[in-house]
Amino acid sequence: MAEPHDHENCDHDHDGHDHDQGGFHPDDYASPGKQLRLLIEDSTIQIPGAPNALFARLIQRMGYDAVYLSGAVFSAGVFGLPDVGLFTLTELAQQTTYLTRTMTLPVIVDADTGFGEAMNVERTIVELEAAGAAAIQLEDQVMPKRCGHLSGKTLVDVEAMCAKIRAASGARSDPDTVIIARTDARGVTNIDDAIARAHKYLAAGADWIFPEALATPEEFARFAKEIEAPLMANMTEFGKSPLLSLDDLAGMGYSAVLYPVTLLRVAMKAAEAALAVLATEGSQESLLDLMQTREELYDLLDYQDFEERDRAHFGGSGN
Ligand SMILES: C[C@](O)(C(=O)O)[C@H](CC(=O)O)C(=O)O
Repeated sequence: MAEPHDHENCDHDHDGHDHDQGGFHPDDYASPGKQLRLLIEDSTIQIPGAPNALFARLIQRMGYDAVYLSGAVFSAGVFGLPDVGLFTLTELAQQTTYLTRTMTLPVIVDADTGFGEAMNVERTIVELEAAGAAAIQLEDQVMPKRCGHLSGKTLVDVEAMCAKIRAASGARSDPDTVIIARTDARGVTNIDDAIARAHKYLAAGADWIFPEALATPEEFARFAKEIEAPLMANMTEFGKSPLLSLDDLAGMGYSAVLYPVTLLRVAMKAAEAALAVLATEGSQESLLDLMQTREELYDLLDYQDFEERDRAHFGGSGN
């Protein structure tokens, strides 16, 4: 992870180019997928899940390299629903657009089981790529899917998942859009099956592999040793996997590390505590130091930019 971005030095235009670098050069353009592929060439990247566009802006401001659109966080945070595959492709594409319009980091989109069979997956890729996704993740569970860290999951046949992956890689309009195949096999059959499936998913055209719910550090190490492809580790809390450090996972050879629900969990606990204080104290005074200030919020939103544009070009008077 880079240092938190200095706001003054982070003045990107719509294409993610720095204004102070002499304008747009066609050769500079890297698609979202290409940006993501380049990032993991340099180092192992940390990818927090963004509950909404404002969090995505904060993730960028704090110097992270990419954002995760988590199905669990989207289900819970936007709809108040469990992560069992209840939102639609249209809703997910809309959320992807909210994230990709508000900041320039590549977004990895959790498309769960792909919204149907292989034919449906083609449409899923078209819609999510059009919404600006850098990577699209598909998993090998049957519907209704479960959180990867719960028991009671069921896998689809390897061939059915391979067909989805072939459909996904064929449906991309940008060959750099990253197709991530997640296997839930470790929690259903065993680690050998997870490794065997990963080999088949790569042969079917997956670019990265996401081994879900590995149970020990040794399993993480073994998976990385046996699979020669970029790997994404899921460091979700309170699940079946140990919480390994970035250094440990980088040392094993993982390319990306997900923290899908971390920000939602922290924000929810903070909200719960704040609601209790408000009720018992009858005032929010004692919470002020814990709050993002008005100034900080406006800074994150580039509020002043909007006012300046309004004043300069649209006849607004500002405040
Ligand atoms: C990665 C995941 O699919 C997600 O939706 O973010 C979840 C995260 C979680 O529920 O902790 C998962 O199944 O691991």
